[in-house]
Amino acid sequence: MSEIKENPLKVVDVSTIDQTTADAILDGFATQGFLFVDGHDFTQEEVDHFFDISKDYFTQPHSEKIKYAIDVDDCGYTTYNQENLNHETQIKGDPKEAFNFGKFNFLTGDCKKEMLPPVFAPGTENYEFIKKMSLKLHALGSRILNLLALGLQIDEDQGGVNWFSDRHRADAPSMTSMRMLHYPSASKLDAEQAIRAGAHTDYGSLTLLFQKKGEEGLELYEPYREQWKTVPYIESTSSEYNKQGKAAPIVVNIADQLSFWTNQVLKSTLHRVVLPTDGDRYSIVFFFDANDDTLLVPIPSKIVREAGEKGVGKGIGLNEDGSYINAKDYSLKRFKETYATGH
Ligand SMILES: O=C(O)CCC(=O)C(=O)O
Ligand SMILES: [Fe+2]
Repeated sequence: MSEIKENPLKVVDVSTIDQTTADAILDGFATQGFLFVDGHDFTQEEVDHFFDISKDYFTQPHSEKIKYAIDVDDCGYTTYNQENLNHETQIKGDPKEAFNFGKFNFLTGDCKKEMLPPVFAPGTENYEFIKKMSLKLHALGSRILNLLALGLQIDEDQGGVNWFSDRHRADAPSMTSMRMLHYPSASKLDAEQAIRAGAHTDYGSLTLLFQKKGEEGLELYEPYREQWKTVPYIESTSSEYNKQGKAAPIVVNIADQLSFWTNQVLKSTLHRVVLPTDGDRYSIVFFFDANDDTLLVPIPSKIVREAGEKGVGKGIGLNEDGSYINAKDYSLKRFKETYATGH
């Protein structure tokens, strides 16, 4: 019998938007900064297909992949050791490769086309599938943001439940990206490479993550216990969802911008990916960012104001001159620090 890993995270069913669900979401994000979302509308077939496409892509020769290397818009391929998520402790970059889709138009699902290799190019079934997945991820991310707005009791006269989604509009540009990741097995790495992705926080608003059964390795840091905890792969406990062929619950975490924006009521938790004894890991991540020009000024919510009055989060998310930073500039700043080669 395989070992059953304890799940340290809340599982929240987001199929209904109501106060109870909103409070559960807020609680998970205000304590651990991570939770599992169930009651989404991804099928297991879709998620399996997504991973099949990803594997086919990474199986190509290196010479093919680097033809579409990452560009100034953060679209394209990044190779092994190119990205270093923790400069303080890691000398070499992360032993992983990735492909980023970016510059999305979420009215249509289109992304920047120039950086797409033939396997993903417009006109292919893959391109249409990726469009569909990015629209569904945008919709799920927006739903979670609406629940968060309800949980935070954002002032009605300021937009209430729609406050966040008005700043993650489908028709306005953002740094949102969708990323396929591949971490090769330990046997292919140098012995000193013990970490797959260095400890870091994410840059945007929310991160949504698909992982595969048997390929765990993601860990989050619990500061109050000074402990790293495994984020396991879990199945839905709803027999109804399983009967309907729904995919397993999706990992969702708060990133820096939402934390700044809420005087740190929402926690942007440190996380990393560790190396098991063997086996590859594939993950697919949606980094959901606010529209480019959104200023990260504390949001109009009683809960956030009260945290601010206690001095929580004071001085974070500011430019050097003390003005509030906008969503795009913050992400760009973090990208610059992350890429060992700089771009
Ligand atoms: O692959 C994973 O599970 C997580 C990757 C991650 O945290 C990131 O790319 O920001
Ligand atoms: Fe991350």
